[in-house]
Amino acid sequence: MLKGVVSMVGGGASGLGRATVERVIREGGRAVICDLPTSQGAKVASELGDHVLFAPTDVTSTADVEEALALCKEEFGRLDVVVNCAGISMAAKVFNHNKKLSHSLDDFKRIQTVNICGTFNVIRLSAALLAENEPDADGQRGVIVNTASIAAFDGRIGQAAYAASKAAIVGMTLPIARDLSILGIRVCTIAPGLFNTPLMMSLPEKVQHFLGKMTPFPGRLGHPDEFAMLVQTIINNPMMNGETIRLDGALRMMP
Ligand SMILES: CC(=O)CC(=O)SCCNC(=O)CCNC(=O)[C@H](O)C(C)(C)COP(=O)(O)OP(=O)(O)OC[C@H]1O[C@@H](n2cnc3c(N)ncnc32)[C@H](O)[C@@H]1OP(=O)(O)O
Ligand SMILES: NC(=O)C1=CN([C@@H]2O[C@H](COP(=O)(O)OP(=O)(O)OC[C@H]3O[C@@H](n4cnc5c(N)ncnc54)[C@H](O)[C@@H]3O)[C@@H](O)[C@H]2O)C=CC1
Repeated sequence: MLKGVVSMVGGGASGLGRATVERVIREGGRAVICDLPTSQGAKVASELGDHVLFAPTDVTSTADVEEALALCKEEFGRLDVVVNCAGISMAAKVFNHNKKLSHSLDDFKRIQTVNICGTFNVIRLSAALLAENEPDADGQRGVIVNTASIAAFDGRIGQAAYAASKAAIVGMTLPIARDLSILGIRVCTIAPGLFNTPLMMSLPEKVQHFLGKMTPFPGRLGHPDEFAMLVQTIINNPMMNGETIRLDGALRMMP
């Protein structure tokens, strides 16, 4: 159960973030969706009812994230859980010999900015609001869950930018957990394998087909709610802290 839990979900308008919002609501909690103004956030919030609010947010913007936190405090009174799902992907070779084309530096920077800086920005600003909570019997004040990818460990050809961004999220998990431990705020990261979301559907069909068959068991793409189930477990289990957990059906991606 997540009864009474107030959450803020970056990227909550789509895919894994949306599934997380839906689960939080089903389990008795409330959620603020922080997603781009151009996203489906407003529609999703109105579909899910009074316990969900949409804060149009670019997670890389300090002002936007501060506004989202202010909305959360004003409407729901506090914040207990932050889930960072906002992220973007791209694929390009470092140097494509056929096309005589080097990887765009702007694209590389764009991926790092959204995936790394966006995640860090939400963590650094939301920690202040989590820290305002009265500690529970264990001394806990809040939980932060980030989203990396198995590409952090076995990035494929064309994934230098994306894999680097996700490895950074894995890398910051332990030091941030240590940093915030004095406040009783736990930090974990989920490294998903292949999940059936709009992001995955944006890959070329050939790649999707190939990837779908690669997962040893179960031999299918993950359902977004299976990601949300792990978010719930992390929230509920006080010993889970400072760790990155693969959620991938034993998949190790090939080159
Ligand atoms: C979202 C998550 O978090 C989960 C994930 O990570 S899911 C993983 C998603 N990404 C991928 O699987 C791989 C992404 N990479 C690619 O799509 C491609 O490599 C690319 C678009 C970056 C480059 O492809 P391209 O532009 O066709 O490169 P090009 O140099 O013309 O390719 C020539 C040859 O290289 C080889 N090649 C290219 N990409 C390959 C790959 N990923 N694996 C194996 N061989 C590859 C092929 O032999 C290709 O020949 P074909 O014409 O027969 O396909
Ligand atoms: N679907 C998959 O198989 C996997 C996904 N992931 C990661 O999971 C996370 C969620 O991915 P999906 O749900 O699949 O993607 P998605 O594309 O369905 O959802 C991502 C959401 O993030 C939002 N977003 C993007 N940039 C933003 C920004 N600057 N500010 C605020 N919101 C922003 C988008 O508008 C979108 O609603 C991403 O970080 C992705 O890298 C990791 C491994 C596998």
